[in-house]
Amino acid sequence: MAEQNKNVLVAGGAGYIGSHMVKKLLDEGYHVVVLDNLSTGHKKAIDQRAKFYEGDTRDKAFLDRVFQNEDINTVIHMDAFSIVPESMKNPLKYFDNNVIGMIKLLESMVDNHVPNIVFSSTAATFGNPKGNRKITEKDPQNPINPYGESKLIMEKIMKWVSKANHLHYVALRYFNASGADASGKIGEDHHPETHLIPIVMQTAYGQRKNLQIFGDDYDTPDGTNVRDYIHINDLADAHILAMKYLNEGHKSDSFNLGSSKGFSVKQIVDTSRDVTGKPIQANDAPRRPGDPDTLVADSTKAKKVLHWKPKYGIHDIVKTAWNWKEKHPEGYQKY
Ligand SMILES: NC(=O)c1ccc[n+]([C@@H]2O[C@H](COP(=O)([O-])OP(=O)(O)OC[C@H]3O[C@@H](n4cnc5c(N)ncnc54)[C@H](O)[C@@H]3O)[C@@H](O)[C@H]2O)c1
Ligand SMILES: O=c1ccn([C@@H]2O[C@H](COP(=O)(O)OP(=O)(O)O[C@H]3O[C@H](CO)[C@H](O)[C@H](O)[C@H]3O)[C@@H](O)[C@H]2O)c(=O)[nH]1
Repeated sequence: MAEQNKNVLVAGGAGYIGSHMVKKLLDEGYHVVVLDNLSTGHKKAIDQRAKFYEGDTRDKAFLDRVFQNEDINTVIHMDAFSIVPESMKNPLKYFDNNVIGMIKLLESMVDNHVPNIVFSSTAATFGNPKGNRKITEKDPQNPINPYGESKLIMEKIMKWVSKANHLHYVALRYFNASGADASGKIGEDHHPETHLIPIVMQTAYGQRKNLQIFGDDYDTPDGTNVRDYIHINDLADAHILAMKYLNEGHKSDSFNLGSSKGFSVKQIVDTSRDVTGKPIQANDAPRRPGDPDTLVADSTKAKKVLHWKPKYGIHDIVKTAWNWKEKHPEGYQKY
């Protein structure tokens, strides 16, 4: 790959997935610039080898400065708000940050002739698919929460801007990003934490007395929601393949990224009991608004077209999340 093609901007590089993306890119010899407003991310999560610009994606003048200082070939657009229940309570927060951020970023990319974008989209754009089939890229996208809607709008904006300009994209629709780097140096740390696996880890570690299982009357085998948990380093690999795909001149496209295996909330708790050796108290609680019954990916297209090979299974995911918890029980706070 030409040297210039190795210049990457990770927008949201101080976040959970972004920090893993940055480390992987640097380990593979890319030149990495990070942009983040630290609204949910952590400065300490950013690899020291990367160059960091603190600022907001909705600030076009700031973006122009970054692109004028740095010769960027690909933007990995991970900065967004992404908590389903919060988006149900405060939809405008999501449309403002996510949609305006996308518009400003694309404006600045076009003005500064940055050719490629790899966008973090989500399974939440598919809503609550009927039946228990795995979700392919051809499935209808009908979001049932404002977060998913904001990401679908972002996908559509990106598609139209790409058609009208010299701009190429890959949209990667992740299912449930989870686990941590095996080094134990970076991991998931949100305040408040809402994601299932880190909450299960907090319970195993004794930081919570119990966790709540939100709903046991869904249309799933044990009544609890089924999700497809995919290790963040497998996601990071997919981005590197997507960048190569774009640099080889292939057409803009979208891909679903998951393990293609579904696990219920109860199965995640059971697996975590096995891995940690801790009892992990889980209580039944009412449904959480905005949750679809089942989301499981069909990732055949990413495997075929991008040559993506996810390596981690659910045990590795829980093991690496537990390793991060044991090494940094307070996350980045007492790092
Ligand atoms: N976590 C998942 O399971 C999951 C699944 C599918 C898609 N995604 C998407 O992946 C991306 C990363 O998710 P994450 O779990 O790492 O979230 P995160 O909150 O840990 O990371 C997001 C980062 O973006 C930054 N940010 C947010 N708004 C910004 C703005 N306006 N300007 C500059 N920086 C801003 C935050 O400070 C943070 O560092 C998001 O776009 C999310 O929608 C996540
Ligand atoms: O304390 C908890 C936390 C979660 N859950 C359940 O666990 C499942 C997973 O919930 P998470 O909050 O961990 O993740 P979501 O499925 O809501 O959403 C995640 O995955 C989506 C893609 O599938 C999105 O992209 C989103 O950004 C990301 O947060 C859900 O059924 C939820 O109801 C519980 O039962 N108890």
